[in-house]
Amino acid sequence: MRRTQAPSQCHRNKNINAESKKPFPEASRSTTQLLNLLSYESPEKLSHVDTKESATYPGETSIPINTAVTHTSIEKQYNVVWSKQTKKKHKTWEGDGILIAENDAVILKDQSGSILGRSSKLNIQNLEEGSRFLVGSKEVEIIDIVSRENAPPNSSNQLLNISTDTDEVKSSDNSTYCTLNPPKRLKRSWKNFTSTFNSANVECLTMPKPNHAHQWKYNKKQLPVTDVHLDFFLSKLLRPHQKEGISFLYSCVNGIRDTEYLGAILADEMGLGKTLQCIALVWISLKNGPYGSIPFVQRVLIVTPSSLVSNWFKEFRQWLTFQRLTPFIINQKQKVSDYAKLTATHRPVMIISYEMLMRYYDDVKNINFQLLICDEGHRLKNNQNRISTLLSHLEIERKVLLTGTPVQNNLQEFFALIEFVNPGIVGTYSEFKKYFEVPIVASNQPQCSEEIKKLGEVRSQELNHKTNSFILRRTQSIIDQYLPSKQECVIFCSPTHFQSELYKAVVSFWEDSLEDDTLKVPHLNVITILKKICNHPKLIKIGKLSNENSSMSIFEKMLLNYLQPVLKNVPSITDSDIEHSSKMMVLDNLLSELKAINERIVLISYSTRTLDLFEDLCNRKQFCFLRLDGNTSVSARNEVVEKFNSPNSKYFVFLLSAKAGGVGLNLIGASRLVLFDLDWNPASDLQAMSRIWRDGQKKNVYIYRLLTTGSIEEKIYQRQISKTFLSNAIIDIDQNAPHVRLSVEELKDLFNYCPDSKSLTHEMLMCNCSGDGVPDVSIIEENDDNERDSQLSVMHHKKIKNVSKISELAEWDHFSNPVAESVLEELCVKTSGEKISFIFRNKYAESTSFQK
Ligand SMILES: Nc1ncnc2c1ncn2[C@@H]1O[C@H](COP(=O)(O)OP(=O)(O)OP(=O)(O)O)[C@@H](O)[C@H]1O
Ligand SMILES: [Mg+2]
Repeated sequence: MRRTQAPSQCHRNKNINAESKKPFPEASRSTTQLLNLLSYESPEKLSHVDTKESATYPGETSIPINTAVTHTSIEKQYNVVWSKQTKKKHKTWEGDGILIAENDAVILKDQSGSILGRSSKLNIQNLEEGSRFLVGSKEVEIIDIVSRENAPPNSSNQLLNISTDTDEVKSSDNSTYCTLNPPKRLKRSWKNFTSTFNSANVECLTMPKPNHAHQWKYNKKQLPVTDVHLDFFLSKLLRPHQKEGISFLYSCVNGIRDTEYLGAILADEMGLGKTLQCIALVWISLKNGPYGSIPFVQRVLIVTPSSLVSNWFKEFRQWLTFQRLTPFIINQKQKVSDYAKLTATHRPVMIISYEMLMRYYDDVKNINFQLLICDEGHRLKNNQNRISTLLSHLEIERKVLLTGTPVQNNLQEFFALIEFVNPGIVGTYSEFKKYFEVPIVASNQPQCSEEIKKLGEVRSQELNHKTNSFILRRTQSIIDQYLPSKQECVIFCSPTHFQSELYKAVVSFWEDSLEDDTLKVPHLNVITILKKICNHPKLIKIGKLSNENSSMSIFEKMLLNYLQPVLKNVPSITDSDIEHSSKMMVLDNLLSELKAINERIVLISYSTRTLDLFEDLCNRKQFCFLRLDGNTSVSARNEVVEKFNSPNSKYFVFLLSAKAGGVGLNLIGASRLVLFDLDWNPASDLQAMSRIWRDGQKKNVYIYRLLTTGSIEEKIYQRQISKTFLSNAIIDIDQNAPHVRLSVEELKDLFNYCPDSKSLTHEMLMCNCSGDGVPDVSIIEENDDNERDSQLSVMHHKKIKNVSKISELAEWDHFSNPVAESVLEELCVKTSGEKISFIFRNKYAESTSFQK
């Protein structure tokens, strides 16, 4: 018995069929219109229609619905792409669809629910991602499986219980399963794709709607206001904070939060998936818009550090799959001029490194991009540098700046980031300085009056309020539930006798130079030499110094005089002499202990010469390793990362230059990480240390930070955690050239060497603990009272877990030499007990909901 379809439903589907033949954006518009119509019907009503009534489509004959079919009788559903069967070499997929497999039969449906084909000859057990086969006259490829729990509650009924096209039913008998010799991957235009599920699906993420002011400004043609949804295939994968982030970014770049300004800063802490949030924003922006479903964006420019270009490409592939969108990467082979020749329809997204952008700027500026995404955008904190200037001159209004470590203590840099995304939103710099910066900075001075303090707080809140509309920051705690446990420890390594002697000689050389006007010793050189001695004395090129030659600078010749007595006792130092460096010895032991338990490790240093030493060590110990530094080509970077992260990787060690790859990389192949030296800028260290405790990590994570006891390394570390230490120092970290301007007194403090201390940092806490692991509670309370958080709270962030002030370090477990065996064993440093003078340790317990 045949039934006729309900008129409203018939009308809806007529729209789809007529519209789907049209090129984009009409095709997409019709889909959204359909979505809107559907959204007026409650899910209950839809399922009622679906199960009890039949539907007829234009050109179809209605047949009775099998009312016995229920949601529970469906075995599996798959998201698929489909096209007509053809022998053409280059053909394109025609659209997204859904394949419903049930009792050895499959039904292929398009987005609207129209049946495109059936087959009863497939072995549904064999269906998997990438399977290619025929259903009726349509060629189909499986994109992914829709798990039952992810399937929208009404989707299966809705898709299943509608009428079928009798022709298609007949052709289903001709279906063939062609896994043996699959044809080449079909090309397709990304725009043909539409939502996998309709808006009646509760799981779809719906974007905020524009208000009247927005419509007045942006909807001049008075098109219908349409709902904008993020496709289910993506929204089902997102964490809740990512959904919130996408809505936020969408409303910023479309002027829904503020019609005047279209920029946003996503300042989520490291590892929260800023890349995925942007990919979703890109996808939604290219496909849809709030008026008549017409997108505001046709082309997107993504600028990223060179080490992350391939990572972005990989993430696009992972989250969208290339059937949907293949971004165009600029590299040695693919030029910007090549991209310019491609239509936005086929390649709407271009990914380029900051360096390449500077090189090919003229070509880039001629391309009409409507959305700019700058990854690791903190590098734009100086608006005078070339890259910031070039990027601000691109005529792209919609801008998203991503940074895990926004500038928190320098309001001028903060201004630069704001000015980049939303020029003028906080006035000119001189206005900003007068109104915000001066009072806020003044209120952070320890001895400021109550009045100044109050004014600073008010202005700080006002700035917060102003920036909240376009800056979003969430802390790592938000993804704790998806991560295993983490232990972070700072290990203080007692310097070797040779290190101590060299160190003292260099310091006295500097002290003597203060007395002698003819001797001008640049203190930066002294800092560099002392840091090298801490890593390994070999790094100061002792060989070169001791074989005096004419190419030596006056500085080196003078230094040699001071070092000579020490060097006399050590005739030569070879690469294998790790016993001259305490940190190297601890590292050596750590590697052996980890190898024994089969845990892999990332070793990070700011110095490539130190990476060379690690390499020598690995070679001697016959450890398989990979290395990523500034010399690794952009194209090879992803390859090394993937090789390391692959589940059966043979590589035990990953050597990483903090400068070349400290940001953005995911190195979840390792469960251990050593930061061997440190930077003046705590944010750089934080970036480097965040490479392994990220989504996808299944093992418990250990982060080790090695410091040479009593040395300049401790002083730098203290500066990182205490804003009062060296408070008057102005430290400009300008890319690779730090300029440290310090008074003589501050320099004396910096160079003051205390090798006999177990930990100067612990002494600084004035902690009464016996070093047995239990922190002294009284000091924690006292510190909390006395020490105001000197971070300028211009971001609305919650308490950061990483140590950003002394009182937080006081809360960590601390152990002084001799450290308990059990602790050493747990940290895999039991063979280094004697060399370790002190350990601070912090444990972040795994969430009870985390599943390995
Ligand atoms: N919803 C998710 N489900 C599973 N994995 C996810 C999800 N979101 C992100 N990830 C994964 O988490 C890892 C970290 O994401 P991503 O690199 O985007 O972080 P980030 O915020 O950019 O951090 P950083 O500031 O260090 O660059 C990536 O491997 C990414 O694929
Ligand atoms: Mg990132």
